[in-house]
Amino acid sequence: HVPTAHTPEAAPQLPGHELLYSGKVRGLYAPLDPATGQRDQERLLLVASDRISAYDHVLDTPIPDKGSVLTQMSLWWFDQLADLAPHHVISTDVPEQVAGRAVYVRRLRMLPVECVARAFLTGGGLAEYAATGTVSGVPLPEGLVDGSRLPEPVFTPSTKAPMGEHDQPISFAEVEELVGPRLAARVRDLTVAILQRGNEIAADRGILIADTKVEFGIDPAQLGLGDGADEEIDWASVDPDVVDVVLADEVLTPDSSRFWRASEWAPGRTQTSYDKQVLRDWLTSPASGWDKASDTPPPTLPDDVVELTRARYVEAYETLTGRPFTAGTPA
Ligand SMILES: CCOC(=O)Cn1cc(-c2ncnc(N)c2C#N)cn1
Repeated sequence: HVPTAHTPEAAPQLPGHELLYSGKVRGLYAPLDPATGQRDQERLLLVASDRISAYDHVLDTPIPDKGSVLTQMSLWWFDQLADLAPHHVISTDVPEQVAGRAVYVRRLRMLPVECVARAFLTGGGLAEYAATGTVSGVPLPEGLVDGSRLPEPVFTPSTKAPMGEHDQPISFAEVEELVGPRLAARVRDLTVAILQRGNEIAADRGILIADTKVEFGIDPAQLGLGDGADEEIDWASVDPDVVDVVLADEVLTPDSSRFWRASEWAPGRTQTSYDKQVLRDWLTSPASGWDKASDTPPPTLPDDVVELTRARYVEAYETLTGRPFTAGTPA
């Protein structure tokens, strides 16, 4: 199997589609009506590239099949979580250039909140805890260390920073100001429940999900908006018991979450990343000749690092889902 690497500049041109947003490793497109050339107002195409980021850099070496593995994993999670929340996926019948690594999704109005939950304390949450004894305003027990399991998952939301900037942590009170108390409570409860469920399932497969970021949206029609409308939404007026709060974006992937091997978990030190440790170790080893403190881009990856990293993504998918990974074809 000679994997082909999809190395778009994060987002390739796609016939019949217009690129709307290009993230570090993904792109969001609007399908164009072949007759009129107008954008389809009800669907979007969410495309995952084979690119990988590390230390805030997007590497110039793609990981073959990464986009496909993460897309398939997200689709699997949407099914596992269907009793907790409806999702935005319409179809995996996508253009052959992006087969297996793209999905048509319902076009929603997205809530302006990055919904993060943490089941284990590390990274930015640990830093905040070390300074304040709390995370996102939530008091935590004393004596927690890097990698400590939290008594229960904590909602630690962020703002949606402009492209390329870091999301800023915000308190629950600020989420209430952004989207009103009812939607704030609903997305908090859903985000925590999703991570809780994710860890229940992953634990049986020897995987710990330390934290995750999800995004929610609402169907414009349920907001009384036309499809094309993009006027300001008064989120506080939305009743989550009346509308559907839809789980969108990607869910519980190694790009949106921290995956750790349960067998390697040891609170008190940095945990090894299930998917990115091989990459990180090489980048920070003399072999790479790279200094992550310099603002120079990381070097091209050697073939063995690429293949080992690809194998980690495939292993994570097959371990979690119990299904063999088949490149390029939707599960
Ligand atoms: C470049 C990649 O960035 C993103 O996918 C983040 N994002 C998602 C949307 C979105 N917007 C309307 N409807 C949706 N179903 C979605 C989704 N998913 C916008 N940005």
